[in-house]
Amino acid sequence: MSDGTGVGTGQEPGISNIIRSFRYWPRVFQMLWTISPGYLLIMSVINLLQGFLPALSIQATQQMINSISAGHSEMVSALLFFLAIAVVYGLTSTSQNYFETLYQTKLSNHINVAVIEKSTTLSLEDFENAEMQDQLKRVQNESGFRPFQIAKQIFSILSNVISLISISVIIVSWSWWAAVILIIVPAISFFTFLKIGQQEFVNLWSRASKSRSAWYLSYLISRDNTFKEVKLYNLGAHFTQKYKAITDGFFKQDKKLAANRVKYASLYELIEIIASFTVIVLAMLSALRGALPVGNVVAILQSITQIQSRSEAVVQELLALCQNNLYLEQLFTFLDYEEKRAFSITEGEKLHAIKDIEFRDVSFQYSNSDHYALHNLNFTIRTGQKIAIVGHNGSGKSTLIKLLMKLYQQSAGRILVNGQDINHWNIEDYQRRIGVVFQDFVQYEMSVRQNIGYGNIQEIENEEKILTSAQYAGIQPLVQSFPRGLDTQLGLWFEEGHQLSGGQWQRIAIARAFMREADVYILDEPSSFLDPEAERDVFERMGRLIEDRIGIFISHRLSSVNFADQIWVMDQGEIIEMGTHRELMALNGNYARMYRIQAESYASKEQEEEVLHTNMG
Ligand SMILES: Nc1ncnc2c1ncn2[C@@H]1O[C@H](COP(=O)(O)OP(=O)(O)OP(=O)(O)O)[C@@H](O)[C@H]1O
Repeated sequence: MSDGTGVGTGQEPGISNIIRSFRYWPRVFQMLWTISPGYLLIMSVINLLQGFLPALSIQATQQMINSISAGHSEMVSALLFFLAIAVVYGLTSTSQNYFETLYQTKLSNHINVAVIEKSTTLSLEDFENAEMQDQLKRVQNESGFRPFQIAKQIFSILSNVISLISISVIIVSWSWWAAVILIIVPAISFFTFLKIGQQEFVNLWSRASKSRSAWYLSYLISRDNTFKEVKLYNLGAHFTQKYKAITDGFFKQDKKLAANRVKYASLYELIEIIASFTVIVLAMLSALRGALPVGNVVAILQSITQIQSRSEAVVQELLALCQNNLYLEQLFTFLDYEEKRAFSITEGEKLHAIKDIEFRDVSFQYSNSDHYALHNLNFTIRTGQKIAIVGHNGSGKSTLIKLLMKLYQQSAGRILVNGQDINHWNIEDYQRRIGVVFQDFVQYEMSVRQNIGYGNIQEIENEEKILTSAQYAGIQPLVQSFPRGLDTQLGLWFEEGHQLSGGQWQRIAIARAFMREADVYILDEPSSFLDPEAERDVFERMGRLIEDRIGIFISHRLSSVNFADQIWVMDQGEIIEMGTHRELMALNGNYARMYRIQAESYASKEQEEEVLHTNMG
């Protein structure tokens, strides 16, 4: 994730990053301009205008006071001048609010869409990477609104600098060194606060991982699928305590920085008071000597206050600008991130059908793991074959499927599709020709139509196809019993939601897979949700429906898969046995042993039930 800046690499960013981060400005301005050139121009004009208003207002006050002794007509024109400035000020601030609110919404929507778009193009490998998760969290939480803040700060700095220059003219016309004193103190404080600001950024930056943990803890406490266990095991207090420990840690860091900030701020405040007080005393002495009219004295006093507050504002805005720049760096590093894919998914020859898939000496190691999840796999699957994969937990069944779907790139060996290297084909085409029901399939808190139609988004309005897919998955009667048919909302998160059982959700996911005109259908371990009979029904139904395609079934229940043309037994990333149920039983190896254990457990269960039945009878 690195571009050599330190952001996104696990190193902390330094002052040099702040300077380097200004290189993103052309991109920021380009982004700001494309969002709405009109609004941007209007906001520039308003801010420029506002920059001149304080000096004009001081001038007007000076004229008003001096006109008291000058006569009636001077007084009227001074009053009119003062009124005009007040009106312009009122108009510019209300229109500034209006345009800024609209522009901010447009800009943050634009950035959110860009981040979502980027996230959806990441490879599974990248997405599962903890560093990438942190990066995404930082971008989502911290970066999206920064470009607007930068624009606002630049405008504000411009406007304040114009005010400072124009007000300084009033002071300089009386005494140039008084103006120098007033401006130099805040300028010096800038560098101290820059250092503190950078420290604050580093704190926030290094928090991503912990704040992700905090988010996860609050997720565990607040989601319906996790809440049951939290209640049952009485984990609420434990999670709350962990959450509190993280946030208390953040608070301690914040407190330390805030104390540091206050220490320096008080020191600079004191120096500033002394400087401005000296200038005020000198102005009063001039007035006493009769060198300054009263109106001018009032103008100078007002100018001192204005210079103080404006120069402080400029310093604060500059500091915030530097900090925001660092977040920009994260945003653009994320948006520019190039996947670690060793292959392109959009190039390659168009694939019209998958006829066979061959693995030649394929091995695979997860990037965050020190051992191989798959070792030297060799097999060919052809159209019409039904393959069942069985094996203990962690033996590599799901990893094999992910590789077969080209969600990961194998570490060694070759995968061939229709006799050609898989990378020869357009991977999007290839993936489109696979229908899969993952072990942890998604339960979309949306309508039945969306839940099934998402298997083939182009056909989402094709009710006939959706109902046929539902029929294939064995849930058409259920769907038709819903009051609003396909438009019934599923789940509990939204209004009028209809909650399904685990097995019903699974059949919905199977229907989703059937929405595709696929050549390969994969069903990854439905046993968690389906009873043995239902699982066998699902497998056999699917087996019949996809007669002339490839079917891959993963299960822990050996009784469900004995219909398959071939059963593969996996162990520690290898396929250790291959054959039909009969062949494997005759082999009397691992499969036969596992099968007997499971059959015995079913038989003893049956006996127990019989005894229970007789006793109760
Ligand atoms: N994203 C991942 N990152 C690192 N290691 C992983 C990842 N996913 C799986 N593994 C590891 O790879 C090995 C194979 O896991 P896999 O999920 O393929 O097993 P499985 O046979 O499908 O298991 P189960 O029957 O429990 O679903 C395991 O050692 C597992 O810890």
